[in-house]
Amino acid sequence: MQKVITIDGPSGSGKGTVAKILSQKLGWNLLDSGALYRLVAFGALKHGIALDDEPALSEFALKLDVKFVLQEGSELLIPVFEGEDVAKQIRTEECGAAASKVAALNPVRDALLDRQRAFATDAGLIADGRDMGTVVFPDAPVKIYLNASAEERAERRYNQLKLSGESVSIAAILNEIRTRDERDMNREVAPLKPADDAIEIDSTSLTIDQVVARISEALSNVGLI
Ligand SMILES: Nc1ncnc2c1ncn2[C@@H]1O[C@H](COP(=O)(O)OP(=O)(O)O)[C@@H](O)[C@H]1O
Ligand SMILES: Nc1ccn([C@H]2C[C@H](O)[C@@H](COP(=O)(O)OP(=O)(O)O)O2)c(=O)n1
Repeated sequence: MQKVITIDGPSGSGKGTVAKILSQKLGWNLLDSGALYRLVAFGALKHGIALDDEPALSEFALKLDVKFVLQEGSELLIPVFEGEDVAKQIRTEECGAAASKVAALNPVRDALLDRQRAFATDAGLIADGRDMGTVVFPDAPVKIYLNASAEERAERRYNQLKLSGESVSIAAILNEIRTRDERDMNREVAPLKPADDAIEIDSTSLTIDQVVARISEALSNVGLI
């Protein structure tokens, strides 16, 4: 059986957080596919490539110069893009919105496909994104679709951005989340939706530990742990 768990869902549902915990707990690889789309957007803004220039963006995505390196003293993977640690810069709401735009372009998605699949090794993989279970790893034995109300997700994101020193209003974040949901769910290629065989978890009133416990139970049910 392929040792792959996919976790898809909208912004702020908790995918990244639980994916990180599970990867540390199980010792499996972690794929933060959203970071790849954020890096394409970040690089496009840096190099003056228009966010709708399909040929230039897909060529850029194919050659994306990024390494994920383990931060000293912690178990965090840091994206080193064109030689620079950009972990913080790609996390802004501006970069998330730009990522959602470039992610709607099929040639960009195609260009990132092999790079994402290469994360699946014998070591096992937790893959976090929007189309992990539907497109990138359709044979994964455990697929999770993690959701939460837009209001709860906005509040989580607000607290997260406040901690990292970004000054934003909760109303602006809710608006941004709704716009991004709409774009990610209604695009023609690889729209955000649960895979037919996904287990849906609504985390609105669950703690992080409760979500991790539910996913662990699903892994144990199929004999993966
Ligand atoms: N079940 C939960 N309850 C409360 N806060 C949560 C929960 N899951 C995640 N969070 C918090 O919400 C924020 C967004 O989570 P994150 O994992 O980045 O979401 P995503 O990767 O789906 O965008 C983080 O600050 C995280 O600590
Ligand atoms: N597998 C993926 C991952 C992300 N994307 C796009 C759509 C998202 O709005 C952006 C940013 O994704 P990311 O997971 O980093 O965003 P959040 O942390 O959930 O806010 O990238 C995608 O289309 N497919």
